Amino acid sequence: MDIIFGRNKKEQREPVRATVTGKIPSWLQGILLRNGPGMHTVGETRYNHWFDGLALLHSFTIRDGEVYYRSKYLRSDTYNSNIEANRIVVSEFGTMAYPDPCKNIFSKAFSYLSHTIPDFTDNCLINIMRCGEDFYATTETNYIRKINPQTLETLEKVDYRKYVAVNLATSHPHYDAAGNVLNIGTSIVDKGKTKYVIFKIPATVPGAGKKGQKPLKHTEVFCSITARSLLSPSYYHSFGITENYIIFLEQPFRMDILKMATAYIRGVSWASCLAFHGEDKTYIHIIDQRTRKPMLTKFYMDPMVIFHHVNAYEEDGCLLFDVIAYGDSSLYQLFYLANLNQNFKDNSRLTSVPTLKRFAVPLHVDKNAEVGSNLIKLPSTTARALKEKDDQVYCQPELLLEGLELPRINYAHNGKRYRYVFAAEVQWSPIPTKIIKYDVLTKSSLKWGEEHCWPAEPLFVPTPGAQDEDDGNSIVFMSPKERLRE
Ligand SMILES: CC1=C(/C=C/C(C)=C/C=C/C(C)=C/C=O)C(C)(C)CCC1
Ligand SMILES: [Fe+2]
Repeated sequence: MDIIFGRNKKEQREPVRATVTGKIPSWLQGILLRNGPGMHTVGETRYNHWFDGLALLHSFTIRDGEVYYRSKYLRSDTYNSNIEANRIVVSEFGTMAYPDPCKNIFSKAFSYLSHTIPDFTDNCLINIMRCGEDFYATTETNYIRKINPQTLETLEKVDYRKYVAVNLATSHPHYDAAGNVLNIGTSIVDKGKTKYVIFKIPATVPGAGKKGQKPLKHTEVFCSITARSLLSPSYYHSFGITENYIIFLEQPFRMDILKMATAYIRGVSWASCLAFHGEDKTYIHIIDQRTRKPMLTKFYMDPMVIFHHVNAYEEDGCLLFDVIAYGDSSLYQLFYLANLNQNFKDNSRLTSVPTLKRFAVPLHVDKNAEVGSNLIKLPSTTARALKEKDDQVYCQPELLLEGLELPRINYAHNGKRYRYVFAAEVQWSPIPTKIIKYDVLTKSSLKWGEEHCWPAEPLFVPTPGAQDEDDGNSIVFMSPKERLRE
């Protein structure tokens, strides 16, 4: 079998009209923006990991039942330096790279603070974030790149650190009804105190439109949480939100800062500085949005790895949150291109299946409750929260469904009671073949798949004026399977 994941894609700069089978509803109009790795080799050099590839932006313009597709590589500084040198000169998640010895573009690459934190990549390949009227390509470092959503042109490079002290930030921010952005990042070097910082970027600012009046300039710190281990903060990819609370899971999948500080000299990748500590716990931080303070009770759950929060909501004095959980960090291992391209079948088996789990946290813990008692009395879930001594509460999930990833919901229900999860079906292999609509109430699912089709993350678009949560359409970006099988 030939290369499956690691093939370089050509840009489609001029919009090309797609063949539409079936009928696209007339109300479905707009631009669907997608992002992801597109170039995996530069000159003779090759990235090691699928999450390293140079960002390729895609757009699907849907108008009057027709679809036009175009794509363009993000002209990040990383992209430009690599292309100019005709080799990979900027390090990514799974590939440590060294600048061209003749042109030391990284002479200032290392800034010495309390630890050595190298300058990270601006290869923003993971997601697209909307910030007021602006769109940004994002990754998980301190850099985001503004893009033109119409032309996919790359615009300015924004360093989060100019506005808020974070070295890393998620690619999955939340948005409130007014479009304000809420995100979380990790501050590694701020006076030696490693902390998680929740920050808010307003959708609009006074004098918007005037030169220099950017929402980002008005970024404010919402709350910060000191990391349990200053030298090994948790890695996280998303977080949860309800009407009044924020849920942050400090999982035992951690980054070793000392290892990161010496990675460059040792010639190892950032990925090698991340490790899952199966002997540890996952701490649940609940932040009250009204007081901007974390709850004092120490909630925890078993060690696990969570990339995607699905949704969360409040019900009768409890906070419920649904996540896709793994028993280990094998997902990252699996996306090494060497694993994906050789003996694909043997190498691409996840050692733990992504599972939709529901957790329940009591918002008021009765100090006098008996040790060992279950504090969750909700008839709607079997999730438990067991009172322990020293104000600790151990949360055990309800297992909802196995074998799904890339979850999306009708975002109008974000933080509120909801019924439907739209996701890609993945069992032991990372290649999804179907999309699922899962009903968390009846616990039943509907599946859709077609031969020779490989779906990406499904996005739910509600019908204008919809009453029902599932009144709308799911849009999925498909790759013909033959391309994968060549
Ligand atoms: C470059 C870089 C990083 C990149 C992480 C990436 C690119 C993660 C992608 C995750 C995805 C796509 C998860 C899906 O579930 C780190 C480790 C944050 C920190 C060091 C520098
Ligand atoms: Fe994600």
